Amino acid sequence: MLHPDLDAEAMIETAYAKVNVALHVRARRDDGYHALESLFAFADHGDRLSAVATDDGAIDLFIDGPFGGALDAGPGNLVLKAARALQAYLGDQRGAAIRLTKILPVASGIGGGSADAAATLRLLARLWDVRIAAEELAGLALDLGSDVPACVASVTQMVTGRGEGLRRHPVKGLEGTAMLLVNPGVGLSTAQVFNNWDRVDRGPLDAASLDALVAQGRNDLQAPAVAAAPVIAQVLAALEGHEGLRLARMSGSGATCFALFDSDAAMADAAMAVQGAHRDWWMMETRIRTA
Ligand SMILES: C[C@@](CO)(OP(=O)(O)O)[C@H](O)COP(=O)(O)OP(=O)(O)OC[C@H]1O[C@@H](n2ccc(N)nc2=O)[C@H](O)[C@@H]1O
Ligand SMILES: Nc1ncnc2c1ncn2[C@@H]1O[C@H](COP(=O)(O)OP(=O)(O)O)[C@@H](O)[C@H]1O
Repeated sequence: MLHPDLDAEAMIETAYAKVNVALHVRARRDDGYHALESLFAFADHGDRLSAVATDDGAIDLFIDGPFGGALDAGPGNLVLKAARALQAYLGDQRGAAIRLTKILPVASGIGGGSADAAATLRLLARLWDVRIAAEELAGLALDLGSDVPACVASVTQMVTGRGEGLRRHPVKGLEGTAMLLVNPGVGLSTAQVFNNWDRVDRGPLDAASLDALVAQGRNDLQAPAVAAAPVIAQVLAALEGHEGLRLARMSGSGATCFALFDSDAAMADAAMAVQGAHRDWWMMETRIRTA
């Protein structure tokens, strides 16, 4: 049952989908995490979060939306974890009733959970009217997941380390670009895909231009993800060859792939063709977010 007040005067945030335009895995670290170099960009669309403040100190979460059924609202949900982390940091008992409308597929390489966690931090900071220093917020975010710090600002960034090294990095010709997201409906475990990386360092990422990202950029997790879910190769093949296609690549640890196009019309044509041939694949027509 939805909180009765939730739609009336709720504050709203979008949890923007993330794509790794390129993702170079450079080393396995002693702590088990991997040292990355990745250009993160964000879609203009994502999950929707809304919240109203309550005065009983409780955090209540209601989930709906097309992928809502794939998630439960228990303590493992990243929205609840983010809300409780912020409550603990503030050391007081402000409460909230939060509604998550899950639009993005779960465990799919586009950071749905990470984006939800970051959007929850932004939303509750606004709702509770608190200011948090950038470094403090980054620390809270990293405790929630490696991708969460980048999702806090949700702008194009060079991300290094496990996900804690962030540098705003606009790329000429990238922001505003038409982008199609395609997911074939298989969920992949991020930890397992990293574990199956062959530990070969294929070199640094040159993110100086879109041309370099297209020509020399890679996703080093693509091969281990395809090995676990061969349908990803079919997604990439289905995206190739369309007029106006600039780049087709897998995002994160998969299985979602993204395709960048020269124009909205080229994207729409490709989307129609791919959806026509694969009616059960999830797709989203969007564009790269400009901050
Ligand atoms: C691969 C990436 C690329 O952006 O994205 P997704 O596929 O999740 O979208 C991220 O590095 C995922 O970040 P995130 O999903 O937040 O991962 P976490 O919860 O921190 O970690 C999940 C598991 O992934 C592995 N992991 C994660 C990040 C990293 N730099 N090295 C790792 O080895 C670890 O095994 C860890 O236990
Ligand atoms: N609000 C949430 N949305 C999505 N996944 C969540 C959420 N809370 C917890 N999770 C869990 O986090 C894991 C990774 O989710 P997600 O961030 O969507 O993955 P990815 O970054 O690979 O797309 C999933 O196994 C999922 O069960």
